[in-house]
Order: sequence, then structure tokens, then C-alpha cells
Amino acid sequence: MNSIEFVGVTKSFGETVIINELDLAIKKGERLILLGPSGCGKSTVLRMISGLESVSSGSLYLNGELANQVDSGDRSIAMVFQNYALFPHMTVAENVGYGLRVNKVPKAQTYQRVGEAIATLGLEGLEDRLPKDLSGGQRQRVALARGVVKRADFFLLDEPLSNLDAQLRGQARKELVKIHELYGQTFVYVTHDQIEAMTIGQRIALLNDGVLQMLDTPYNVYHRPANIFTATFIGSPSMNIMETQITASYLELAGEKIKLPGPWLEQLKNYGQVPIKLGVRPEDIRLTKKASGLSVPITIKYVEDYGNRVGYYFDVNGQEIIGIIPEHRYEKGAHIHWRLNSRKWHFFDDTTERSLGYPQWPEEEGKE
Ligand SMILES: Nc1ncnc2c1ncn2[C@@H]1O[C@H](COP(=O)(O)OP(=O)(O)OP(=O)(O)O)[C@@H](O)[C@H]1O
Repeated sequence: MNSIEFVGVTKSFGETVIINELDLAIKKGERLILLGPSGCGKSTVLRMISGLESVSSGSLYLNGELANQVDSGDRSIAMVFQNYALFPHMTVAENVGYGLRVNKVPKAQTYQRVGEAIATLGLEGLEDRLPKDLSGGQRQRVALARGVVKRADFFLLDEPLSNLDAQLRGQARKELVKIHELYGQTFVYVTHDQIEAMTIGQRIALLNDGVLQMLDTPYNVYHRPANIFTATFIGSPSMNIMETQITASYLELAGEKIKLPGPWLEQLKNYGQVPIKLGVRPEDIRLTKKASGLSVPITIKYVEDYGNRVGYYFDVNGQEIIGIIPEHRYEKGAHIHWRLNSRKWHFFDDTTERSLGYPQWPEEEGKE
């Protein structure tokens, strides 16, 4: 069953359309990530679920019921914001229990649930402190505890980790997954951080300019991107995209004619003689001194050593390409070869920029 469903939902502020005809079904109990660049409309989608923003047109269903007109207070939601929004004059325990007191939950039950949330989030011993006497990480956990304690159907989180340093974020990601596994609520989590999206999400909804680009598992979003926007948004550095063309059964790359393996030929049979885009992730690029069966000559024009891996820049088909390899093996100006691995290719339509799909590989064929 879907617990949250947008059907043709548009949201406008005045004349400006922020969310355009959104169709999005979120399953009961799943961890769904709303991901996208700044300003793409992620928070607006979350705020429509919470009822803090209205829907301009289309339908929003919560637990199967039309919710367009349902007041925020009548929706079963808990929200955690980027700035935590804690009450400065209330202690940790009072902050955590606030929502229960407002909802007139009996005292004994409030006491028990607050205690449980405080234990789950590792806040024992801090119950009587004021927010000003807590670290950023502790404040963030109080905000999460305040959400957990409500036992709402929908747990809505808007960039809850963005004020934490990198180390705390890593810990908090694991804590969030733990909380979800413990309580099984439907999580909708807004972030622009692809690492958070990949590690926390069971599915990712990627938005750009108010339009849903892809809705799928982190694995598929990375390995089977639906279009060039998705392909280049996920992964760092971004996927390399090259203009090319298939002539007879050959792909034109760096002045060479590369014989396309059978599965790709079959997959791309309607794309002969028309421009086509080839995508290759930097981490899927292999560089060698000697030419091999499937390789093209390149000249290194720039080297970036990151310590744990090295980036090599070169040009192919008039496009700057970066390959990331584990060791520092070549210098600027080196004439070497890019060894191609056709199983790591992605092809896109030149006009629509949509993926042209992926072939089924027989067990042995096409392996490097
Ligand atoms: N109340 C409002 N009135 C007018 N425009 C708004 C309002 N709320 C949001 N917007 C605009 O809608 C667009 C989407 O905003 P939203 O906050 O949903 O984006 P976001 O993807 O969450 O971005 P960020 O990651 O920067 O928070 C932005 O251009 C924003 O300026």
C-alpha cells in the first residue's frame, strides 16, 4: 500500500510553478529520499506532505485518503528541520515531550515514551540541560527524539544533518537508519547530499526544476541512470559525457573506430548514423601504457593527486574527460591508452538525453 501519493500535483507561488505535475507514490514504511540541487523544490514537496504548504492542483493522498484540505494538525506527521527548532527555554526532556503534552497524552505514557526516545538517541544524563548547553550533535539528536516520540505515521526530515561536521554526520546517518528500523514509520528525507541519499535511502526521488527525474533504488540511480541529469548529478566527479556516433557496427571515439560488442549493437540498433551520447564514470576508466584490444590513445593534459587516488584529465571527441585511478602512475604529457570496458558504458539520446537502456550480457562476453 502507498502511504503517500502525489497524483499530478502542481505547486505554484503566484505565477511561478515550483512543482510541475508530480506523480510520486511513497510506500508504507519506506525510507524515501527527496534529492536534488538547491531550489529544485524538495522542501516544497515535504511541506505539502506536512500540510504547511497547500497543493495548487492535483491530488495528495495520505494513507489512501485525499488530504488536500486536511489541516496540518490533523495529519499524523513528525518533522525534523535543519535548524532543529528546539525551544530554548525548555530542557531536553521538556523539548522531547512537548508534542505529547500538547496532544494531551496521559502523563505516565508521556514519561515512558520520552524516556524511551531519550535512551534510543543516547541522550541519557542530558535530560535537564537547556539546548544552549548542548553540542550541535546532541541538539540534532534531541530534535530526532522529539520526532520519534510522536509515533506519527510520517516522519519528515528536512536536511537534518546539514549543520553537523563530517564525522558526526556519518554516525547520525547510521542512527537514522536504526530509528527507522525500530519504529518502521514512513520516512521522507530531504537532502542535497548524494552520500546521505545513497546510504540512507531505500529509494531516491531525484528532482530538478520541480520535475521528477528518476525514482528508484540507490543502486539503479547510480548504475542505471534514467537520463543525463541523473547520471551527472549522482557520483563525484560527475560522469563523463561524450558526443559520438555509431557507423556500421563501430563507435567513433578519439579518432578510432571501436567495434561495438554484440549486446550493445542489439541495444542500439535504431541509433546508427545519428549523434548519440556516451557516458562513462571517472571511476570506471582504466589507463594503460600499451594499447589493448579495446582501447584508444590519449594524452594526459592535467593530473590531480588526491592522496588516496589520482585524477587524470584528457580530451576525447572534443570533450574533457577525467579518469580516477588508485595510484599516481603517469605524468602530464604522457601518451597512454584508455582501456575501454563496454559493460561500464551508458548511452543517451542526443536530444531527449534519456537513457537508451542497458543490454543483457551473456556470462563471459564483454568482460574486460
Ligand atoms: N513561500 C514561497 N513563496 C515564493 N517562493 C517560494 C516559497 N517557498 C519556496 N519558494 C521557491 O520555490 C523554490 C523551491 O524551494 P524549495 O525550498 O522547495 O527548494 P529546495 O529544493 O528545498 O532548496 P534548498 O535545498 O535550497 O532548500 C525556490 O525557488 C524558492 O525560492
